[in-house]
Amino acid sequence: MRSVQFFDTTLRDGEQSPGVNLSAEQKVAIALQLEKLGIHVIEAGFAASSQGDLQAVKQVGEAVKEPIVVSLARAVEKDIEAAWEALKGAETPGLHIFLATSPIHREYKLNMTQDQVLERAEAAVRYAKKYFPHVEFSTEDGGRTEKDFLCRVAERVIDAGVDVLNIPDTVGFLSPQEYGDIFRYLKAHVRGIEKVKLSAHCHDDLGLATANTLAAIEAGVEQVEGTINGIGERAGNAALEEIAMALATRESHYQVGTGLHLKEIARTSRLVSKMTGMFVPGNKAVVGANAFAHESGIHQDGMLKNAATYEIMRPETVGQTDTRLVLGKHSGRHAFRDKLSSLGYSFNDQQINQLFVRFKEMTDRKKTIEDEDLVSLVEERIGETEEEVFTFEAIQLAYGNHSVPTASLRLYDNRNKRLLEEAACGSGSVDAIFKAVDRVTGEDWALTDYKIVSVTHGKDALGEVYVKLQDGDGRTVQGRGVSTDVLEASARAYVHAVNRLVSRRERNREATAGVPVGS
Ligand SMILES: CC(=O)SCCNC(=O)CCNC(=O)[C@H](O)C(C)(C)COP(=O)(O)OP(=O)(O)OC[C@H]1O[C@@H](n2cnc3c(N)ncnc32)[C@H](O)[C@@H]1OP(=O)(O)O
Ligand SMILES: CC(C)C(=O)C(=O)O
Repeated sequence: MRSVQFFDTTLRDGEQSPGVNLSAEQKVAIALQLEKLGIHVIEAGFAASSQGDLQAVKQVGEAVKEPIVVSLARAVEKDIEAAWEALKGAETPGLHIFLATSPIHREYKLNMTQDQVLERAEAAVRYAKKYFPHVEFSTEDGGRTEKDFLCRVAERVIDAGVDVLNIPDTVGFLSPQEYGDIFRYLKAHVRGIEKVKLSAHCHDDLGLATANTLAAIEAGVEQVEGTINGIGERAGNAALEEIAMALATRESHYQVGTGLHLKEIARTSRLVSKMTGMFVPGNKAVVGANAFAHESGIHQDGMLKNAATYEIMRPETVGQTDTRLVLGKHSGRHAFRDKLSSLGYSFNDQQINQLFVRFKEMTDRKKTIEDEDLVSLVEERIGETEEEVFTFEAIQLAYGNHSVPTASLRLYDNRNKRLLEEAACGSGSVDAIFKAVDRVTGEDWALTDYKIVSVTHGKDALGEVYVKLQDGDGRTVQGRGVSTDVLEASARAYVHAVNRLVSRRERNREATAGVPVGS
């Protein structure tokens, strides 16, 4: 199997993302992590751009041992000298010279003829080779350069002794087919092309950077360039983690090895995100928070039966924490039961069905369902030995600061199998609700305590209501209700307590009736 080497430019092209400015210490920290990932070439910066960057490139060059460390340089002697100043003490110094070759760049930016470009390119490589053992040359905007002229530039820098020839799609303009064709063309037409490594460098202006890089690999390049998390100028560069995982996941298709330590991908991504302040979108391939998260019931069911149904790679391969089955409005019973069992609860089918109805009601009102929400929901029913005499069905409230609060309530009477409806007014909404329950149940229960607690945070947090009720015989029970709405939670708590009182009272009566008189 042939291998492709990875050239990381997070510290140079990645740093060209607007708003990103890495200190020398940050560059060193990222470079050391890139070394752990197994990156072969690290572009540490552009030494001629400032004294600060020269120092940063120098520190990276001294810190890493294995990868080649390069600085970018224009095709001018003073840039090459600045790069040498930075890297002369490095273990493995390298230089990356670039010069634009496309008609638009030649005419408007450089104001150079084709011949001047050829001469400058050759002279720069010859000058660089006096200092650096490893020199790469990039034909900036090579993707929009006339193919024949590109071949002439290639021959001139090869003759000058360049080691790597990079053809960048600087403005992310080409299709994968077109980009691959450039390398096929160079291989077929450039004298001495076998002496150099060909390299691909893609930008993501049309969202094609990864696809184009893979097309270049299929066309035979031996080096690919990009950044971690795909950061970079404008829409960014090709994301190295995507290319690495495409090659690893589709190994039988590409037949290319990378030698990267894939388990370091997630850690590298987090470090780059933290140090650059560029957040990784949740849906970002490979490293996004949702890359291994499954929300919908049918997917979750498939995942529980066999992860390969919906995951083409495992999160642990890239050092991501485990697959997440996110419970939400699209989840089904399989994932719901699995989540409850991971929280330590086990229920029979009937209980799961009842809890699932409550769970779905919750998902209609709450965006994210946290573990605490589920625990709260489940514990509403847990340890429940009393029969559910009345099931809470619905509540409607009328409230205004100039009118009397009114509650209409619907309960289901499980013993007589019928719906019961009542309305009542109160001094406040909670009072109206409780009075409505009293009416439906036909008793006047004494409320001795009432408490509201918030289960989770945020505006859609679950409210938990606790009530204490006493019946005429002095029997006291506690009731608990949970909902995103505290008034509904109050109704549920009150009905819960009523159920307990009614069933306990009846159990007591039955027990007393069974005891012989005088005993
Ligand atoms: C595709 C890429 O990502 S290329 C890398 C882009 N990165 C950067 O530009 C970041 C670092 N850059 C800088 O700090 C500054 O631009 C510097 C220090 C390099 C140069 O600054 P200045 O001397 O003020 O020049 P400025 O940036 O305004 O203009 C660039 C000059 O370099 C010339 N130039 C551009 N590319 C090259 C090249 N590859 N080789 C030789 N000259 C070049 C331009 O034609 C222009 O020359 P002019 O002044 O004769 O018109
Ligand atoms: C310097 C070169 C390789 C570059 O960044 C580009 O062309 O995008």
